[in-house]
Amino acid sequence: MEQSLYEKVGGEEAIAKVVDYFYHQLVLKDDSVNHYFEGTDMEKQIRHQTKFISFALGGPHQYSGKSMEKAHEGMNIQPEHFNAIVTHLHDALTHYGVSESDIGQALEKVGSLRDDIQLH
Ligand code: HEM
Repeated sequence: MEQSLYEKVGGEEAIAKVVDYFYHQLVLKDDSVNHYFEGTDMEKQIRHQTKFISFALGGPHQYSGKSMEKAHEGMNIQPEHFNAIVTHLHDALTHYGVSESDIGQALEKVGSLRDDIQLH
C-alpha cells in the first residue's frame, strides 16, 4: 500500500515541528497577516493546527476543534491573506526537506478548504 503523506512526512511529531516553525518563524513575522493572531493562544493554536494538518494529510482523525467555517468566522480574511498563509506552509514544509511534489499534494488538500473559510 502507498504511504499516506502523513507517514511520508514523518507523522505527527514531524508535523508538529513544521507547524511550530510555520507560526513562529513565518506567520507571526509577516506583518500582512500577524495581526490576525494578536489575541490567539498560540500554544493551543499549534496543537490544533498539528492535529488538523495531520488529518488533512491522511493521518488519524484526532482533530476536535472548530470547523473551518466557525474558526474563521467574522475575520474578514481576504484572498491575499489566504495565499500568504499557504505560501508560509509551503516554505515551512520546504524547510523540513519535504519534496516539492509531496508539498504540491499537501497544499492541494489544504487549498481545497479555501471555500470553507469565508473570503471577502
Ligand atoms: C490554509 C488554510 C487554513 C487552515 C487549514 C486553517 C486552520 C485553522 C485551525 C485548525 C484553527 C484552530 C481552530 C480551533 O482552535 O478550534 C484555526 C484558527 C485560526 N485561524 Fe486558520 N486556517 C487557515 C487559514 C487561515 C488564514 C488565511 C487566516 C488569516 C490570515 C487564519 C487565521 C486564524 C486565526 C486568527 C485563528 C485563531 C482564532 C482564535 O484566536 O481562536 N487562518 N485555523
